[in-house]
Amino acid sequence: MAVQINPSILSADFARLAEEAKAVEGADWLHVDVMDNHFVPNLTLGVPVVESLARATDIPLDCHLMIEDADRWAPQYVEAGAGSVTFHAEAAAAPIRLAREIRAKGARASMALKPATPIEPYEDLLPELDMLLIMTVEPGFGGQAFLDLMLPKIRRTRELISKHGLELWLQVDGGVSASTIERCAEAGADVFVAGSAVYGAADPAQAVRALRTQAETVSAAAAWACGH
Ligand SMILES: O=C(CO)[C@H](O)[C@H](O)COP(=O)(O)O
Ligand SMILES: [Fe+2]
Repeated sequence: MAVQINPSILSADFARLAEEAKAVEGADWLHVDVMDNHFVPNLTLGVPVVESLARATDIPLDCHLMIEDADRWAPQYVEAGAGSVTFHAEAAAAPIRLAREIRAKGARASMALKPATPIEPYEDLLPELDMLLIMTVEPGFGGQAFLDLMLPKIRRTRELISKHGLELWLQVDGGVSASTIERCAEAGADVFVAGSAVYGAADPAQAVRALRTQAETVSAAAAWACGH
């Protein structure tokens, strides 16, 4: 289980996005939070900005769509250049059809769950996905406190992934920092989004390296404990 660190540009300077992407060299993906002021009470950016950002950086884009009518919009983010597109389970009318469409267009398909949405109803859908995102804050804003009560859901999701022998990545997003990343890794997450913990640091690239070291140490210890 390789650890991946995805800085969220929600905490970056939106007038200098190309430079902000350069500031996190070494990151696995750039996490792009798309908000429509309907699914969440905040408004960020859309397809044209993703198109420009995809041209401006070599880091692949991990687009987290916090928007209504995901079925209509998500494929357009693949066309805009996103390498991974995450729609919310709560916002998709036909999640299986949508995941297949995202994959068919050439991106990784991912589905997100808000804190109060359980994983269990989606167990049979997991093989259709490349990544599952468990929100560890209520979506909408950066800089919120990590919800510890999401740790059992992360654990249960990791068990389901193992039970079905899937390659699915398990992402956590919201309040991930030096003081919470180890708990997430220990629970079974392998992809970590961090906004304020990276862009609020004096040296964002160093913050990415430090978070990676912390998560790798925990996941190596967990693998050793499991005997593989
Ligand atoms: O999806 C999000 C909010 O809805 C952001 O990706 C997330 O909040 C990152 O910011 P931080 O690490 O500061 O919590
Ligand atoms: Fe996000």
